[in-house]
Amino acid sequence: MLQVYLVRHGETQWNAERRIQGQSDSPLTQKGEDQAKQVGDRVRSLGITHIITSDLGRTRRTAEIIADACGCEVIADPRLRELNMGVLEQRHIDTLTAEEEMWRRQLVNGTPDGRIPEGESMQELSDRMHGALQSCLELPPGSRPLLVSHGIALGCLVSTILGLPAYAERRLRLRNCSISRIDHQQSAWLASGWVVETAGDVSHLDAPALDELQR
Ligand SMILES: O=C(O)[C@@H](CO)OP(=O)(O)O
Repeated sequence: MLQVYLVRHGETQWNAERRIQGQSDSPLTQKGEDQAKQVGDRVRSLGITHIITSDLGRTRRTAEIIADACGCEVIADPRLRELNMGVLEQRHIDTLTAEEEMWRRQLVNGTPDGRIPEGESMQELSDRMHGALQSCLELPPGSRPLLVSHGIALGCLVSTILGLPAYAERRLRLRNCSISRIDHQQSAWLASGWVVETAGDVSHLDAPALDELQR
């Protein structure tokens, strides 16, 4: 059985300011750096063999801090990036116009091929996230990878493994530096293939960032 750990990056400046990041970037806050260290403390004894991260700055920084604790190299995979949110990136979520909010809602409501102008559809996000996950099956036997990615991207991955539509990610709270685990297995009892062991665990964080008002 292959166990894959999934970690959302630490809190960033724009997360705290409620600004849309997507494939734009902002640095980790001090709290975000502390959260990443707490992930490192939690996973250092789990035998992680590979840390594979989205190539955006906030995930790379989180991955480096975790890698220090685990003694692994960091491998970048752009397929683990956040959903491309096109022209709405860098905007404050509370200041969208009615038309902009409608673009955002097309994603939230699962409109087929819904996307923000110049952005990506949930299907495109799902396809590349599953591509990155399938690559883990090609690692040497006994590997235990940890993937560092983003809120919508990881929510989409977990939702679709469960057989839900990609936009069901909106019903899954994956806080900064939460840990999820998925396993690839052959089983007569559970479905064969990917199964979800746990999602959104924050028990290792002394002060989880961003409450339900923010995410
Ligand atoms: O892009 C963003 O603003 C958020 C959305 O959840 O993603 P993340 O902070 O996980 O990169």
